[in-house]
Amino acid sequence: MYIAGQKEMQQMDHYTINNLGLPGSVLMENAGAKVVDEIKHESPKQSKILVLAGSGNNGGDGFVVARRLFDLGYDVLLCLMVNPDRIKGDAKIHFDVYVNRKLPLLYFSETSIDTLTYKIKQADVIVDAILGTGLHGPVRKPLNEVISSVNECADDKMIVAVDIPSGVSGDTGKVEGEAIKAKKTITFVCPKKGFFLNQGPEYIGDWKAVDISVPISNAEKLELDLPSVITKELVKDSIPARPANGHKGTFGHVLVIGGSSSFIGAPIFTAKAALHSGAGLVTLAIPESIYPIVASQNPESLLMPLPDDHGYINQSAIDRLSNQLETFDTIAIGPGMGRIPNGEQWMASFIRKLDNQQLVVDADALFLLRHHLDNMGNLKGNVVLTPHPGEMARLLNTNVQEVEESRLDIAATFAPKYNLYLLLKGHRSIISTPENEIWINPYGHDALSKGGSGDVLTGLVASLLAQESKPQNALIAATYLHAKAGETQAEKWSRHGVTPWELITGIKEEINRISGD
Ligand SMILES: NC(=O)C1=CN([C@@H]2O[C@H](COP(=O)(O)OP(=O)(O)OC[C@H]3O[C@@H](n4cnc5c(N)ncnc54)[C@H](OP(=O)(O)O)[C@@H]3O)[C@@H](O)[C@H]2O)[C@@H](O)CC1
Ligand SMILES: Nc1ncnc2c1ncn2[C@@H]1O[C@H](COP(=O)(O)OP(=O)(O)O)[C@@H](O)[C@H]1O
Ligand SMILES: [K+]
Repeated sequence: MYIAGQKEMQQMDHYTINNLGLPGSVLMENAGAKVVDEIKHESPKQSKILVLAGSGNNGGDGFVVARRLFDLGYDVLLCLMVNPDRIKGDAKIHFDVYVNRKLPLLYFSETSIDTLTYKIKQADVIVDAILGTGLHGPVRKPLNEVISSVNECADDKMIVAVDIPSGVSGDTGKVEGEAIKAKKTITFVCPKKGFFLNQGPEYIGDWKAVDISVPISNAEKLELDLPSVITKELVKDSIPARPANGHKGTFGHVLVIGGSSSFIGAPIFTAKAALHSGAGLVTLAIPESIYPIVASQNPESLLMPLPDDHGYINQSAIDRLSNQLETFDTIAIGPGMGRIPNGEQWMASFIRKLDNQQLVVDADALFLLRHHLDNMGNLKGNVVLTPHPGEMARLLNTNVQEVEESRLDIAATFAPKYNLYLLLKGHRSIISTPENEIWINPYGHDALSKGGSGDVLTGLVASLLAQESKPQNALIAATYLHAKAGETQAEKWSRHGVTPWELITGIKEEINRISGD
């Protein structure tokens, strides 16, 4: 499923209207009808419904919603937020129908914010059709006051946003002033970029994209380069096939390089996640001083103790590793490794030893790699970087806030620039490829916000790569499985209680679920 911004939505709408010949007023009728379909499933017939409509086409959708809800027998009131002479085009057609039918209508210009607040309090359902993708700048007075009134009374109400919550930018997800905190957003054609960026996720509630007869194939006709959202169906096709007559060699050999005296658990989580998600063999290369603990915790992996300096992997570990590197399909480097002494030099030597192994770089290995990015695209094997926003900021020599504000642009630029695959982690993780394909993961929540979650993800990515997934497929599947595991394990153990161990269990349950569907 594609994700579009404001301009791309306009282009797709215009193409439907001008090239395919379907009038905008029909699209608006379809849009309103689809919103009503959703509301009627969730709202009993006696519900009081207040529809707040603005001056643009989003308001136009609101007129259709109010009329159709009235015809279904709901107790509906439409409140027009602007002067009626500002309504134009398709919205005017539907406004006139509403007025001609003498349906319940309140003009905000003829009432006060107190009266409207009273109506807001009385309603069971509030439909937000104030502003859609045409928003520019912070919501102006008095609409901002109405929005804050709605948010203040929201606790016991269903707040349904039409297309996008008013005040949220469809392009960036930024909220510059007030914005509706929706419980549900019914969006047209495809989700908007802003759903997954900046503050957007805090405002959209549950979202659903509905068809309004704007064909999604318009995106291809218009040669729009749109990101996609990760869906279960996509993941199903991304999980590597598993021939019943396979043997451990069939399913790849993952090498995990990491660990230090302060971070013993991290490489263990990575190795376990790789094994529990189907890798045939996993070797764990760790500093020899932590070997006994790692060995006792991890009998299912092969172990490679590496020469050690005060609890960190040391320079001569390169020789020990390079004798055996050809054995491995995929190498995950970084979890728990720490800032090893002379680490940058170590990293440069390590990269020179690689042949066609695929490489997943995480945690402190990203830090050590930051001055060698230009070389990564020349490696024979695929390279995947999995930074969290802090690590991304260090790679770009910037700060976390700047990364978070421009996640999508950063992902889109970085992967093609360095000819590698990027998984920019966070509340809505973004995957980008050297060919500038982009996917956003809509799943996962704070159950994953715990040390070790990322280590598990690294192991899962490496495992799927070793099982011969294409890198983008491995990243799509891993990101989804990891996030869904967080969600389903939180149902059992609470969002507070999920640890990397539960995540690993959750991932294999998720693989089972998705393979069985
Ligand atoms: N295109 C189609 O065929 C279809 C489109 N559809 C629907 O159209 C929506 C997009 O419609 P749109 O482009 O008319 O913009 P919309 O979001 O209604 O807002 C524009 C109005 O808001 C105002 N305004 C802006 N910023 C403001 C601010 N900060 N504070 C206060 N006011 C502000 C602005 O006023 P201005 O600032 O220009 O004076 C203007 O009056 C889309 O989300 C979907 O719901 C569906 O019906 C399917 C078919
Ligand atoms: N609130 C959240 N919503 C969704 N995903 C989250 C959230 N918090 C953390 N995550 C995910 O958890 C993982 C944390 O990774 P990272 O910060 O590298 O952890 P660590 O280095 O401790 O293992 C990432 O995949 C990230 O996307
Ligand atoms: K809206």
